[in-house]
Amino acid sequence: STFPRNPRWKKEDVTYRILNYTPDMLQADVDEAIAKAFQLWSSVTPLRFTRLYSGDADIMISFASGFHGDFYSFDGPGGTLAHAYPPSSGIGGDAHFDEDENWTKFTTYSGYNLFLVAAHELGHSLGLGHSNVFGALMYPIYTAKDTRNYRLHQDDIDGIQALYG
Ligand SMILES: O=C1CC=C(NS(=O)(=O)c2ccc(-c3ccccc3)cc2)CC1=O
Ligand SMILES: [Ca+2]
Ligand SMILES: [Zn+2]
Repeated sequence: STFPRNPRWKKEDVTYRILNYTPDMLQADVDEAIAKAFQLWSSVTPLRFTRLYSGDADIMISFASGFHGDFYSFDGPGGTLAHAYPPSSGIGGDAHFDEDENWTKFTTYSGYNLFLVAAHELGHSLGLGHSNVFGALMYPIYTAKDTRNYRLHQDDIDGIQALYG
């Protein structure tokens, strides 16, 4: 579905930085999950994502548990898995992942697939809200899916192209 032009990045070159890592996964697997999540969105928009290794990036990605310095403390295992802020300066665009979850690169029922959750949260970081279409990435309910050749749902493409098309 199309969205009104919510807050969006006013540029095509958006930077990101991975501030820390979860002990649940190999760092290379975290890097790959995040990079693939960005690729989903860049493949259907003019957006280009550049990874920074220091300094202030538009989208700062971190793992944290409980209170972690913003108004939305995490809640231990289960419940909230992650949250992300819509585009703006400062905390805008940032994505936080609850370290009390079990993060994995696999599609298992004993943990959460980091690529899938990151792809959803980065949708928010780019300005998307939730979709009411079951099966869309931006649908508010997480369902474990085979992510090997994951493709965006048309509703996700329509939503992001309404913002950046
Ligand atoms: O907008 C919100 C507010 C509530 C949230 N709850 S959550 O952390 O349990 C969560 C729920 C579903 C997802 C998700 C949905 C579809 C695909 C992948 C992940 C991610 C996080 C997270 C979120 O993104
Ligand atoms: Ca949690
Ligand atoms: Zn969401």
